[in-house]
Amino acid sequence: MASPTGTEPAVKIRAAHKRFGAATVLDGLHLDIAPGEFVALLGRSGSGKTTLLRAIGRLDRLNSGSIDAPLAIATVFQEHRLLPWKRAWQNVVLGLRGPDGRRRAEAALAEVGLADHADAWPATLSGGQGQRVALARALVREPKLLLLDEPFGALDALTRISMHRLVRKLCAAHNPAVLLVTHDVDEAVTLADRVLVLSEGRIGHEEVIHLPAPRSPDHVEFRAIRRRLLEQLGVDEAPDGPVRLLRGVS
Ligand SMILES: Nc1ncnc2c1ncn2[C@@H]1O[C@H](COP(=O)(O)OP(=O)(O)OP(=O)(O)O)[C@@H](O)[C@H]1O
Repeated sequence: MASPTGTEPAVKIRAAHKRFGAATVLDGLHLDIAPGEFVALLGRSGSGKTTLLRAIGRLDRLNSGSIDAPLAIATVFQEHRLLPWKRAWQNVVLGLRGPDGRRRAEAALAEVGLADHADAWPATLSGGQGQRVALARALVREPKLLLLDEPFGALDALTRISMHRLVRKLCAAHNPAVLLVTHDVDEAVTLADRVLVLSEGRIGHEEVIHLPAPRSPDHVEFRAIRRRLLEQLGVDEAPDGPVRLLRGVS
């Protein structure tokens, strides 16, 4: 599916096929993501979202088709994946060269609101704080593409809302292309420029979101988009509150 901006895409996927044994997971998928564009990917459990992210992140190979993606990719997962024997700041700049690691880490930690946690051990951080450090670690690398694999899935609702604000702020400042995998339909509509639904191995549906900021589920158009997405996902709308797709439903 073409990117709406007409510029050379940051990510260009053509006819992606991926099989595991006899099961076809990606079945001729096309996708462009423009530089700086924020794309959210929804899909039922087992539809291939993580498979697609892993292929884009060069963690796994396609059986056929092609993916052009930048070399500068950073990924944030559902768990923070910090090394427990390194302090927060050391985790942020792990593997980076240069003498001013501490200073760069502190600047990145300040950006995510953790200026005074530079020396903290990962085990002493809350879930939300751990994800903030993971975001700092991703952004200090100035990625052209940020892959977010359900980064807020394990957080409570209030923490998730503050993480949404933070991610919006960070993306405005650093402007990477973003691909967010989420089970949370409202999260997708709140954050993304474009929401895609993965089904039967392809992008089966697309919503371009033009809602003004701050986006709210109280907005009638927000609810209309949510309804269309849920219909595509084959999920009945909950009577109220944010709608998350249950893991294990396929
Ligand atoms: N390494 C693997 N070996 C065999 N099958 C796999 C492997 N990785 C994924 N699969 C299968 O591919 C399909 C897609 O898995 P994937 O994890 O991409 O789905 P998903 O949409 O991310 O699911 P969820 O929303 O539950 O995280 C599933 O049927 C899964 O069992």
